[in-house]
Amino acid sequence: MKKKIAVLKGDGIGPEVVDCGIEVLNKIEEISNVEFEYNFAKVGGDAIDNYDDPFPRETEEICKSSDAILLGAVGGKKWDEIESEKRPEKGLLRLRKSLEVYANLRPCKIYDSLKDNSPLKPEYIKDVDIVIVRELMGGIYFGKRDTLIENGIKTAYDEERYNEVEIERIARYAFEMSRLRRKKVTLVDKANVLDSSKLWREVVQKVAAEYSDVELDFMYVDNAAMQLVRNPSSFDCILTNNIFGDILSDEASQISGSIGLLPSASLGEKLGLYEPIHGSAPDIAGKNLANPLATILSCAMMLRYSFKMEREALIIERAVEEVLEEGFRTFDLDSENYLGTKEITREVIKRIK
Ligand SMILES: NC(=O)C1=CN([C@@H]2O[C@H](COP(=O)(O)OP(=O)(O)OC[C@H]3O[C@@H](n4cnc5c(N)ncnc54)[C@H](O)[C@@H]3O)[C@@H](O)[C@H]2O)C=CC1
Ligand SMILES: CC(C)CC(=O)C(=O)O
Ligand SMILES: [Mg+2]
Repeated sequence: MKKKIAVLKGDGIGPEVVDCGIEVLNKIEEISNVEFEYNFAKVGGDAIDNYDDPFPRETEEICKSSDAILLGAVGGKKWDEIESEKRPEKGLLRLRKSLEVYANLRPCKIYDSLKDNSPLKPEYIKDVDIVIVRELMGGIYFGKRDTLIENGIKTAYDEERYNEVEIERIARYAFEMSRLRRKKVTLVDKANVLDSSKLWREVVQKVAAEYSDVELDFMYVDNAAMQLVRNPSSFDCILTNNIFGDILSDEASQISGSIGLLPSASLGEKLGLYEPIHGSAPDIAGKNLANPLATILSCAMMLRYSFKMEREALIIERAVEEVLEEGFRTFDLDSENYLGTKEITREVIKRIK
């Protein structure tokens, strides 16, 4: 079986962590009946430097002729002054839109071996196993925006807009996902003030009627931000919009111990895009300090969702768990006693059999 993977390393720590992901996939080739063909393409600042465009047509074509896409991260100070529409991050948004990946799954669990480091109350982190189901193709990141002068005052706005179709398809995704888990969906919104959130509640309630076996509850996002650190075990599937999912997933990463541990899969009806939830971390780029486990776990999600290789996905996830159980740490988890990006990847690979 041959699988084509488009590889978009991006900026900052993107290339370092993606290289680790590829090494792990190479190891999977050795223990499995699969062959990966990597097709490299540029995105973000890297693409701006080469094509004057953060998401060039060539990259789009390479992605669309592949079976799955692996991405690092984009952005960095070098490109911060570029006008809004041409920034690296807009390249990533265009990529997601072009691939029509509307469902961004961001699982967050707490590893037994990292519980001792947690600042959270021990009784509340016994069984943290959450998946954030974030809408990825709509909302404020894609809404109408403008910067203008109003009565001599500079003004800017970004519009949060959703329609029923967009909400219904992500809601279905969350309910289906919850059936594979603990059958609980929490819709996180701000329906006490936002009309867009009110529409989310209306549509999600309609969809819920078809899933009577799944418990549905509602929570305002400010409360959800608090409950995530107060009592994270109370969540199963968090269903939410683009911006709330973005913010809450970074917050949730601290339950696990580091943003360097959280993977993601972005799915739709066609191709899957796999990337760690973190950004390009310019502060640690090029120093062999980045935690590659989020990217490695994203590769496991690729095997699970795009290639239906559940056994191999579990092997990678188990290898990561073992590395942590055996006390190996990256700089973000223990700044005194740590392995580098490449070295911890070697430890993971040793345990893939
Ligand atoms: N998906 C993407 O490509 C994203 C891109 N960005 C972009 O990345 C750049 C930096 O943004 P920040 O807000 O600083 O977010 P960030 O996620 O890059 O970094 C936040 C903090 O977490 C640390 N961190 C992130 N990933 C890590 C890893 N794998 N191992 C260890 N530590 C890690 C960083 O060192 C930093 O202290 C910006 O240009 C931003 O726009 C931000 C978020 C997502
Ligand atoms: C361009 C941003 C929306 C990327 C980001 O922060 C994310 O998807 O987590
Ligand atoms: Mg984010």
